[in-house]
Amino acid sequence: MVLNKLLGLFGKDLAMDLGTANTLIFIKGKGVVLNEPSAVAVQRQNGKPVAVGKEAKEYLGRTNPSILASRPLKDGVIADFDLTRVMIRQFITKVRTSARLVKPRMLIGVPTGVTQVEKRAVIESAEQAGAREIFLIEEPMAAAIGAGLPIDKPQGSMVVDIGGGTTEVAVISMFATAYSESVRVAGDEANEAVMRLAQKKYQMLIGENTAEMVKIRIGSAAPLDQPLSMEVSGKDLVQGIPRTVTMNDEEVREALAEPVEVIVESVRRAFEKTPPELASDVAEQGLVLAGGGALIRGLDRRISEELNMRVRIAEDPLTSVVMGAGIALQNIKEYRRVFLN
Ligand SMILES: Nc1ncnc2c1ncn2[C@@H]1O[C@H](COP(=O)(O)OP(=O)(O)OP(=O)(O)O)[C@@H](O)[C@H]1O
Repeated sequence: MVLNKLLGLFGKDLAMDLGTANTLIFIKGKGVVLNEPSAVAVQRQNGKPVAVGKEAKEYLGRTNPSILASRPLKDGVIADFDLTRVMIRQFITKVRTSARLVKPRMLIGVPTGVTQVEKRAVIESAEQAGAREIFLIEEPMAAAIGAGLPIDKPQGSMVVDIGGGTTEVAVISMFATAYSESVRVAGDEANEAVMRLAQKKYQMLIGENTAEMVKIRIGSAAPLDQPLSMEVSGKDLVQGIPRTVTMNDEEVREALAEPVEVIVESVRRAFEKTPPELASDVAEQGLVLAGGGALIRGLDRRISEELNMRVRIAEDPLTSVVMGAGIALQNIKEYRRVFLN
């Protein structure tokens, strides 16, 4: 007890966006101190960490058999418990040196609708990685706070958080979620769509990182004013030798049509299911896109045109969740009520 109290004195508060694609850490009084891919590499034999974050992502699909490189989260939740724990611990170690963290209190963003088992897995991973007390917050709630939406007001605000594993739509009013849905289609599915395009049209295998690069550089959800193209390298499916082809924005847009449609439909459903007063608030105020997927070219325009609605992209969509969680942690008295536990 005494020890805990003592540690508490030195401990700092930390907010974490433990995402399928990226993990971000915010430290009270310091801001965002870590922003890296959710990836880890360990030695197969003894589980010892070899790399984490950016470095580990580069290992994906490139390591020798003695090293296991992985993205331990899938669809917004923990797919590999052991590797997630190692990854969180490595990240905390990274920021600890700069922030003198001792057994921090942690607020972690999780997708809406995660199961009890999934929540337990997040909490246990954080505990074993050294956290003293762990709170959870729904990602869209955190994203809405981070994007500066007036969630404390008796007025409907809509946020659409498009991450790597999940797209989360929520309507929030007076600190409470009036409607929310999480669909397991987001940036990762878009990458897979590009991989399928390479396979079907060009009989070429490309890696996940290459597919992501294609999506980011020339992907879109609506026709562009200027055509875009790029050279894409992979391996010939039949001959097994390296090849390079040129892809253009039109074929990539077609490939992305399916995941984009799922995202647009999830927003449409949210309007259908939101009570009329709140829905008209959203119509008046416009909705906000957050998460890395908000940056898919033309997605804001596409949603705006299909739903006849004003759409704004959050100022820094990739950090909305962690910034919102950080704000909630810094003003814990006011925001304690939005925590899940
Ligand atoms: N400029 C861009 N254009 C299109 N997609 C992008 C861009 N930048 C990042 N992304 C995509 O955004 C996704 C990552 O977003 P984000 O970091 O918000 O997700 P996450 O929080 O890790 O995932 P989740 O919320 O599902 O757990 C990736 O799929 C990435 O490819």
